[in-house]
Amino acid sequence: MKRTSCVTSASCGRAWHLGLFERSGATDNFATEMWGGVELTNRKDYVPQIPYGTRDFLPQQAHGKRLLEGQLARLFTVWGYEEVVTPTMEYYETLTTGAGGELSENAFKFFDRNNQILALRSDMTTPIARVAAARLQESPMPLRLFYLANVFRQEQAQTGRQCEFYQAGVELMGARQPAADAEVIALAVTGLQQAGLQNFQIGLGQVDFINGVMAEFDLTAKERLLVKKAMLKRDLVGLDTLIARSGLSQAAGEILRKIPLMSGKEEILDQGYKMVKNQTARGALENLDYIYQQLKHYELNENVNFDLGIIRDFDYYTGMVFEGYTPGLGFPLCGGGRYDNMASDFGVNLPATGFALGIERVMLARERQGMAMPTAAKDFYIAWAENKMDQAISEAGKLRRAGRTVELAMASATQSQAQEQQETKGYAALRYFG
Ligand SMILES: N[C@@H](Cc1c[nH]c[nH+]1)C(=O)O
Repeated sequence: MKRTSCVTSASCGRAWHLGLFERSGATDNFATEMWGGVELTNRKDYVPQIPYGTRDFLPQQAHGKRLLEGQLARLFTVWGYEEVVTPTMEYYETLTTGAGGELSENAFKFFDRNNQILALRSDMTTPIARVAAARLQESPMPLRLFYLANVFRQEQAQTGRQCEFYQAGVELMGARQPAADAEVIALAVTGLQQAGLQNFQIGLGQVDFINGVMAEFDLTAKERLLVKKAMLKRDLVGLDTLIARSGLSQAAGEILRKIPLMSGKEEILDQGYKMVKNQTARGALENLDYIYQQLKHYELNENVNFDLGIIRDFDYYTGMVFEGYTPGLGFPLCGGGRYDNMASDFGVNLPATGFALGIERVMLARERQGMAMPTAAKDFYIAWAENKMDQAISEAGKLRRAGRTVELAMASATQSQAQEQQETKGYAALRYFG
């Protein structure tokens, strides 16, 4: 039904109506209705829009989101991570310093009163690196930080990919060891498992593998960038065209064509060693091997595959990179990697690794895997006859203190009306004071 409604008793509700009135210049579009003793005012033909790429979470979805976030927050906490909260907006310069590239280009930008350029955070890794560099340098290292936050990027919106979206993530800072990389991957896998996902895989790559391979070839900086972009999009046709145009030897072209297809278990590392002589690329394979062996100790390697063609779409990665996928969802559930240089852009040497998981994406994947959206408990509906509200209030108090979910009727009702209200609202039981 195309209409909006709100409760007229709230002062903001009145202001809202006034806004509508001023806009429409007419009052006869309003209709007043009574529901459960509450007056509702509707304007029948007006549907206020929300900005492109944003969404509302209705009660059930908001409940599911809250549960998932709570579960992840608990998980991160028991792994020794501490929550940080940063502003929704940052100086644009902070974002360009940390993330640079497309991430800051895609940011929503605006001005403050002093004409400073601000931006809605387009990533949480940069604000966390800023906080770590500016405020937490004296803390014992390594830092283990986590966040639950909304992030904003101007891009083409689609299901599971909005311009405003929610992330749960961790950053492990001040640790150069590959053991730190293994820990964050293990945490990502555990998070997806605890979210109830049945069927997902982590693809694990290393930016130095591709960088090392390309360093051996006679490619211009622009060609290298284009090759990476084609690999990022898994655009094999585009990659072919680039290779043909670049004048690379046949052997070199074959290697580049093969990289996006190199995914699988440990045999992929053997293939990699056979394929390349370059020390940087071989170092990347050793690094991946070490991380994978550690994941075996976590007993979480089953869900992890090597995928040497993974290129994440941010410039800041300097080592291992990973993405989590599940069938039926055309974009990653989570992603992350090592980024050793970001904090030094803020003046501090703090090698780091981390990941973020897309809350809406995990919710969508759960739904597509047939898991029911969790519903909030609705224990008691309490209704009352004329002059009996006092007793109803005190009963509601008792039940609520005992942890039960209780809704208290706002107007008197007969027992049969009360029963109907209880059923319509989906409460398990009715307490009626007559
Ligand atoms: N910020 C990255 C994830 C990440 C966290 N740490 C390292 N990488 C993202 O939004 O995908």
